[in-house]
Amino acid sequence: MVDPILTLRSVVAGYGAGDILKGVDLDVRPATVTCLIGPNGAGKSTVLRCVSGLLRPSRGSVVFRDEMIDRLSPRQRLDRGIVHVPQERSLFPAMTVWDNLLMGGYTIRDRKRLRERVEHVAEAFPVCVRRARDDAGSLSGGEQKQVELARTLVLDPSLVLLDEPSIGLDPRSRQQVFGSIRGLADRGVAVLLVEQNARSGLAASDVGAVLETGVVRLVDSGASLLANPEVARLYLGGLTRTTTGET
Ligand SMILES: Nc1ncnc2c1ncn2[C@@H]1O[C@H](COP(=O)(O)OP(=O)(O)OP(=O)(O)O)[C@@H](O)[C@H]1O
Repeated sequence: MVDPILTLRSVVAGYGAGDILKGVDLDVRPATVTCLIGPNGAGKSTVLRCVSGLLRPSRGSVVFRDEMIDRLSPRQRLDRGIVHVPQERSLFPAMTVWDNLLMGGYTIRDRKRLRERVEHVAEAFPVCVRRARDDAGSLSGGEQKQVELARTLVLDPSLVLLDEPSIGLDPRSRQQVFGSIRGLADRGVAVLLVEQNARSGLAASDVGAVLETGVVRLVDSGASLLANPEVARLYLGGLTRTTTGET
């Protein structure tokens, strides 16, 4: 099996009033989608924050490409290829789609290289070309999510952290978003995904991990977790259908 690009070991973290993560162990491998599921408030978003540097664990280690990154700033982690897409919409609504893509490469000083990166990325996301000159705020929620995903690629990341990318989207847009997420992995990017819509998230993932009361209780292939009666009872509305239907 390919070595993990990201390893969390015994990670403990919280926001002051007690620990939320109580010893999280997790591996994420290159060119795969790993989906973190679990009940509300389990700490799924907190795991992503510990990886991108928005939150520092009080104990444990976060290793990215054989380097301990625990003490690095979010910017230093970005420079190493870790991009975090938060749950909230993050495009600048009054700027054009194209300018939003350019903003995604804000650390690239060479204008020509930046333009080439944006053109390259836009090839894989038709909406970025079709709506290039429109204000991002005029796009549908699903289209905006596609632009957000495209924007993450401008910096050519090796790890993308996605927090609830399907939230608030209609079923068709949701399918498109999960298709694009698979596309990231096909390009060699490792994706760590947090998804409330556990059934769709696991169906689009190579690996699933169940986070409960601050620790990872179970790790298996996405397909195996979908077929696991206990997981189905707790997180998939009781059914072990292996479709991408709704929870
Ligand atoms: N900035 C913060 N300050 C204080 N507490 C916070 C903060 N962010 C999150 N929490 C608390 O930490 C716990 C875990 O939150 P987190 O968002 O990581 O959970 P989650 O599993 O992603 O939940 P959900 O599925 O509901 O999004 C929750 O009890 C939440 O209220």
